[in-house]
Amino acid sequence: MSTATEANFDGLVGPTHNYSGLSFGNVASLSNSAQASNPKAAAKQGLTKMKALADMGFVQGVLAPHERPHIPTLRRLGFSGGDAQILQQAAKQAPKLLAAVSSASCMWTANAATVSPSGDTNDKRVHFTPANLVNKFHRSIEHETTGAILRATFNDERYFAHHFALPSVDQFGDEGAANHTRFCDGHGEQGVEFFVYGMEAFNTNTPRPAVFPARHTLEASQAVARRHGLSPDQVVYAQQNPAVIDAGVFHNDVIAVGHRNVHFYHQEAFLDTAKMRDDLLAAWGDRDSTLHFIEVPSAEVSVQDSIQSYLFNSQLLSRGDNDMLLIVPGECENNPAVWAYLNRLVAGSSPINEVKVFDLKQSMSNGGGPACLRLRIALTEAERQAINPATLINDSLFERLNYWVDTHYRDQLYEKDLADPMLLIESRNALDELTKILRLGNVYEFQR
Ligand SMILES: NCCC[C@H](NC(=O)CCC(=O)O)C(=O)O
Repeated sequence: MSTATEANFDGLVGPTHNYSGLSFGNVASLSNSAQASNPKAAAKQGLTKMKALADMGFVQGVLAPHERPHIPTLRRLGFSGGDAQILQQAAKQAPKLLAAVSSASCMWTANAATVSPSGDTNDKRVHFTPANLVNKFHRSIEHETTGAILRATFNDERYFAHHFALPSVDQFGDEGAANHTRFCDGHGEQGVEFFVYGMEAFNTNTPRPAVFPARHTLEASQAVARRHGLSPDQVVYAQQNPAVIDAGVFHNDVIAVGHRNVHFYHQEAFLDTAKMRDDLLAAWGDRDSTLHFIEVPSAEVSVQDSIQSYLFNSQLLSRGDNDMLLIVPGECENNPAVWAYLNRLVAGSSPINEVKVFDLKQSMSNGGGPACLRLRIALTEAERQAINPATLINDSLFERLNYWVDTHYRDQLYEKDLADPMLLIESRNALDELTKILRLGNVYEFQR
């Protein structure tokens, strides 16, 4: 029980990483549209973060990218002929569609799924529900392959239960773990699962954002909690403040992060902050440790600075009881208000004692920070032993993957390059080799 850990599974950035401005409501995605991207640098920035966590002793895994451009989706939408012909027709008739089926967005594995650890579920297995990501077309095509990769990574039915995504309609809009946090004493013990939603779908008399979409509904979270077999008194729901969604907080993990007994969030993150705290404290009850609320006041860090710096899209990691480390993106260091706040935070009496900065600029330019890039999975020792070991980062896998990136990736990509049939061939060759490195089997359509 006490040897349970929290593993982080990061998405490996795929060879088609580019800036297409696909995410209405995500400020970085819209403002960097049409810039050149660097897929090679993007993949290496991600690998460097993974390696650093593995070196610090954390369990660090990797989730493979998806096949892009996704030819099966283009065929479904009426394009026909050989692959090169399909790419050419799509580029001419529907360039935004081609960009959408070429996005490397599966790198943000915080959106891959919602995971409930065995300490919380009634059958004592770890449950996974891939997120349907229905609000954005380019992301709505991820969940099938995500499910296949999760099954190939956590491939022992005695320990792991895999569900299909929720129905792909707005009413069940599900963005996965970006809107889900688990509070607990020890990772193997019963925890409190905290689901944050943007709106209620079926009760239209409730508050909702006016400018940008609420991607995630209460009804989706309730369905996930039911399927995972969670105890209702250990589940808390909270609504995001619609005003911050309208300011660009498209996922709650842009304005709050939780880990073990710490909830670190912005004053304006929730519609009803007092209720959020009361509900969490009620579910927390009488545990060994205290549940800490670290509320960042608007007077110290504005919502705008939070969005620009991604202060809350950080990774909170435990080094021991009441001793945590915060992994933040370089943008935090460059924002004076945020950097001053972080310096006060680590000098103060909260469990957060150190800040480490990582350069994740390639992903940040599409609105993805350190926390977006990882999916957390709390595991008992027996469950950890049951994971596909070829997906866990160590010195040799790190070197192998860096070499693999050097071999297959370009260092510059514009939207117009997505129509290049060579890019498709390069990507498929890369992914085919990757499934062998990570021992995933044939998870892609082009392999079947
Ligand atoms: N958790 C972070 C997710 C970021 C992601 N961005 C994107 O898909 C941008 C892709 C582009 O614009 O090329 C999104 O908005 O879902």
